[in-house]
Amino acid sequence: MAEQQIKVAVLGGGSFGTALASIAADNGAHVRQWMRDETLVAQINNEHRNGRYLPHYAMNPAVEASTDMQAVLADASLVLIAIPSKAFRSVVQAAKAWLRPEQILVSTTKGIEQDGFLLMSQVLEQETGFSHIGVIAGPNLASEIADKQLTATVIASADPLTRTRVQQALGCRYFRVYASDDRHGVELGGALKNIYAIAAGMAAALGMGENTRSMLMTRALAEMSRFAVAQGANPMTFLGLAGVGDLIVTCSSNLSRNYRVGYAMGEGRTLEEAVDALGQVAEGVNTVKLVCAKASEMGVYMPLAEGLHHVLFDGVPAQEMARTLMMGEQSSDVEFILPREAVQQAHRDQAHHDQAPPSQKNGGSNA
Ligand SMILES: NC(=O)C1=CN([C@@H]2O[C@H](COP(=O)(O)OP(=O)(O)OC[C@H]3O[C@@H](n4cnc5c(N)ncnc54)[C@H](OP(=O)(O)O)[C@@H]3O)[C@@H](O)[C@H]2O)C=CC1
Ligand SMILES: O=C(CO)COP(=O)(O)O
Repeated sequence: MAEQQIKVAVLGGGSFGTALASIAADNGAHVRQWMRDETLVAQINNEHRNGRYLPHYAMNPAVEASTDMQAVLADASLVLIAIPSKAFRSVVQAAKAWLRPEQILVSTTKGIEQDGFLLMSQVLEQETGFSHIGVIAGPNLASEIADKQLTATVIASADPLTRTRVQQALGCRYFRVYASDDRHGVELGGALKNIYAIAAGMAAALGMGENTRSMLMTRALAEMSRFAVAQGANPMTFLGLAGVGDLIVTCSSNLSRNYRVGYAMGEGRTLEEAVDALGQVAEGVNTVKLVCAKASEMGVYMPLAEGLHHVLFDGVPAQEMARTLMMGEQSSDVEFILPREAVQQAHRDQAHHDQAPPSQKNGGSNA
């Protein structure tokens, strides 16, 4: 017996929503995509192209675009929401009247909501109270997916049905979907890496080398996992695609919008000029503000995020910030092995020993 065709609704007409809609259609799903721009809807339906966000991408012609949210959601069993974090809740609120508890709701958005420091799946939970909720995150540059470059992502949900359905709907010869049940960790990974992508773009524009980029990415991973663990996530998630995977791609590629904002600033543009020139969302700009505030409230040490915050919002030159960071207190490499406090304590003990009069020094191991 032929398998029933899965019905997928995508909310959002940007680059990622468009790439995901087309993947699902390539994979045999019946796909409707909602966006608010009528001209774009007409272009997608007539030319099978999203001229604003992915102009060179030949979309699967089976994707039906519409500005009618009710029609898009009516009989969908899987709803993918690809709306920037600033507008996410309002779009979910608009959709609510047509959402049903048996539907699977998946956020693809890598951002944080200011009020309450909520991730998008938490917004979905709050707004709907439904149980089939998940997130997609991973190294997924939309324009590379559009080129059908081999790509992998993670579907994270505590709900096995959500994980399985998304793997069935999106997994295909160029898009591989791995599963995780650490929804919070995966979602935090996607949001946090945007901060470091801005810093990496800046470093590249300032002519910093591969050693520097490697240091930045590795220390970023330490910082991200430290923060995520304090938030209840599993640190092992950061070894996966939504952690180190997404960090590598966005800290290395000019296709990342966050990286491009950092690069433009490294070339001397202001934050405002860099964001205006982009014309799309760079979630990291807002995320760094929210994360620094949260880290300070929770007492989590995040020198890179704080350094970037000073550069973006306090006018501190990036090179001066890099110098300050390099001269900060020496620390532990992998703090899940050697705790940072142990390194600090050893420094304090040594300083104490060095200052003691010669008669009190044992002359042995500390010499
Ligand atoms: N692009 C990528 O490579 C990837 C992106 N993501 C994440 O996906 C999320 C969405 O990004 P992406 O598709 O790239 O974003 P884009 O900036 O490409 O597009 C944003 C889309 O959201 C719509 N939108 C914005 N505000 C509203 C609103 N108030 N009401 C209705 N629609 C609105 C825009 O509509 P309009 O054109 O009318 O303004 C547009 O369709 C981001 O959080 C990003 O982090 C994740 C992985 C990869
Ligand atoms: O998250 C992304 C790739 O995984 C996209 O990054 P940008 O939002 O920086 O373009």
